[in-house]
Amino acid sequence: MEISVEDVSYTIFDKKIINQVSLTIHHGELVGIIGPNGSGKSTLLKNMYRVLKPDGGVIQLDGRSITDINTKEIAKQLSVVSQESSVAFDFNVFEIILMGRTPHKKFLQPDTVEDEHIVRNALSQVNMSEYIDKRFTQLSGGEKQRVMIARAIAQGAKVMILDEPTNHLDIHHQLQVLELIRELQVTCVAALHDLNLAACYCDRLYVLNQGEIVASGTPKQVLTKELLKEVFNVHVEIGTHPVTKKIHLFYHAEEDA
Ligand SMILES: Nc1ncnc2c1ncn2[C@@H]1O[C@H](COP(=O)(O)OP(=O)(O)OP(=O)(O)O)[C@@H](O)[C@H]1O
Repeated sequence: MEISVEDVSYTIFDKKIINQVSLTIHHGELVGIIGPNGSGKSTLLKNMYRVLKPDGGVIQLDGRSITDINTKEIAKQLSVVSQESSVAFDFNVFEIILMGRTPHKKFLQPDTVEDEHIVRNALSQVNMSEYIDKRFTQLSGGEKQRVMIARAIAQGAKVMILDEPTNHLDIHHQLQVLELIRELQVTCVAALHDLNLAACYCDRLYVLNQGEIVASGTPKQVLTKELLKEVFNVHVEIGTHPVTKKIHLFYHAEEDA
């Protein structure tokens, strides 16, 4: 499944937060959205998962505008892991992940053995099996993040939208989550701050600056010294990771150069 954004703009209080953004994430791709704080990454993603309504442009799933698809159908096709993973009630981990199965059910249809199997399997994929009965509100930030990823997996959607999925995670779990997302082979768009992780795991990147896409392409094409200075205001040397052979950024203060 493909998700595309065409000429999307979004304004808050007369300020254009997103300005005529266009991008496409093809079937099975993992695409990173990178950009400095406040560049509009979360706002763009919120438009893509329909929490915000763009004031111009169109967002399509496989060529169908998301405004023409009903909420249940959208929930089957699209899962979201956002930075705000608060829940209204004190559910346990099992119940939270089970909610991911809701779009696949008819009204009041009871949970099945298969649902339970899917939930347990998703939990084990994020290394959280022993947390199944724990209260969600009592988990650490990183544990909550992994539960929300498990819920997205249990949802079985073909498109995943992740807003800073590695936020809160220790380095082991950052790598584990991105490996897992790769293995799932879903169409995935993720806002990422860690540019080396983005370079390692993403097929392509879009760079957002002040609400506009200023560069796109493979990590190697996009992450140039010039762009990093201009957009992120950092000095960088660009090398190759000795194991992954992906490009690797070495940041430094200007006076070190
Ligand atoms: N509800 C709101 N009201 C007013 N301004 C907002 C609102 N939401 C976002 N903004 C502004 O829009 C801009 C983009 O915010 P957004 O959260 O999309 O950026 P971001 O790239 O995700 O940032 P970060 O990397 O810090 O998470 C910021 O200047 C922010 O202050």
